[in-house]
Amino acid sequence: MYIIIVNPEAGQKSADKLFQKIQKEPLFKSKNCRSFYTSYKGHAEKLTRQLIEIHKEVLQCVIVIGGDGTFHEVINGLKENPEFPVAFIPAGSGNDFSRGISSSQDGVELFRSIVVTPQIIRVNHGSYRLQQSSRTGKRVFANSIGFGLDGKVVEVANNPLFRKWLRRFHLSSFRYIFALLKVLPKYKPIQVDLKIDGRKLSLGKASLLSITNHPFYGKGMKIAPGAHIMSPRFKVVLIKPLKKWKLLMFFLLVFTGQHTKLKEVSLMDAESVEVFSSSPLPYQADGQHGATFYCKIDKAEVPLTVMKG
Ligand SMILES: Nc1ncnc2c1ncn2[C@@H]1O[C@H](COP(=O)(O)OP(=O)(O)OP(=O)(O)O)[C@@H](O)[C@H]1O
Repeated sequence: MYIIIVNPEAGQKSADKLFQKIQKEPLFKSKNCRSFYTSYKGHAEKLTRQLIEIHKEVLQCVIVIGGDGTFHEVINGLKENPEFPVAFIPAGSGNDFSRGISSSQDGVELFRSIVVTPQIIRVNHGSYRLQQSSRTGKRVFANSIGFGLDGKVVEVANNPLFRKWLRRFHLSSFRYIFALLKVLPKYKPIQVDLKIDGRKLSLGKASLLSITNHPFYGKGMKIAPGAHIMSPRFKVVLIKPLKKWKLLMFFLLVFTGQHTKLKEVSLMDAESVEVFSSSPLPYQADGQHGATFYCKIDKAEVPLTVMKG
């Protein structure tokens, strides 16, 4: 049996259109696939937790049809059963996880491969904890966690009114670019203190700090060239304050990975990162935003079992 979790809103409803095609595929019935639509933010996580408890013995894989945000929720729903196989059929607007695992197929073809001839990989994803003293409350992320500018950009990009406005003018594909242009004029660099593998770093101010499992970010920007999803270490990308025009240049260069040539950009390897801030720091994890004073990031204890095409 396979469980398929569909976010009908992902990718301006393209996830729903794709699911309609997959549902017509004879394998959908013969492989005993059961589907569930998400109805609100956080629903995919809740559904995954409940369905795994009920069907654990007969379930082969949880398949996600949606974007990175839906995948983020599903892998967090698997936290109690971290060895359980999961698959991602990209249908969102970003789909960076798909690039991160070098998936060569998509759509119905990918569905067929997952249920007939899956390739199984173990992915070293990340975990993060937002409160210094809390032992619980660990969450996981598939792509990256970022602080500063990208936290703010994602906050704007996720705003329902902003999304609605872009949809009305058929500009949803440029959601992050418009959000960046909106945030940039008023953006002030952040003051963060960092510990990398237990060593304190004095950084002063930074525009952006990103801890990534694989190179891709915000619809294929190659923010961390050299990062690999199977690696036990993260790439830490730190961007010192840049003049506004240089920041725009950065966003042009980042699609090819050439931004690392700018003197304000540095890349480090790390197994564990701690972030401290004296004021609420905007952050994003797989495109889900928030604000925090503290965050501890490690590789997850149990790698994610991913079925891909
Ligand atoms: N029925 C629903 N209505 C509105 N929002 C939903 C619904 N189901 C899930 N969501 C929320 O939609 C948000 C966006 O989903 P998702 O990230 O999968 O798609 P996307 O934004 O199009 O793609 P990407 O993250 O790859 O850019 C998630 O935060 C998720 O919690």
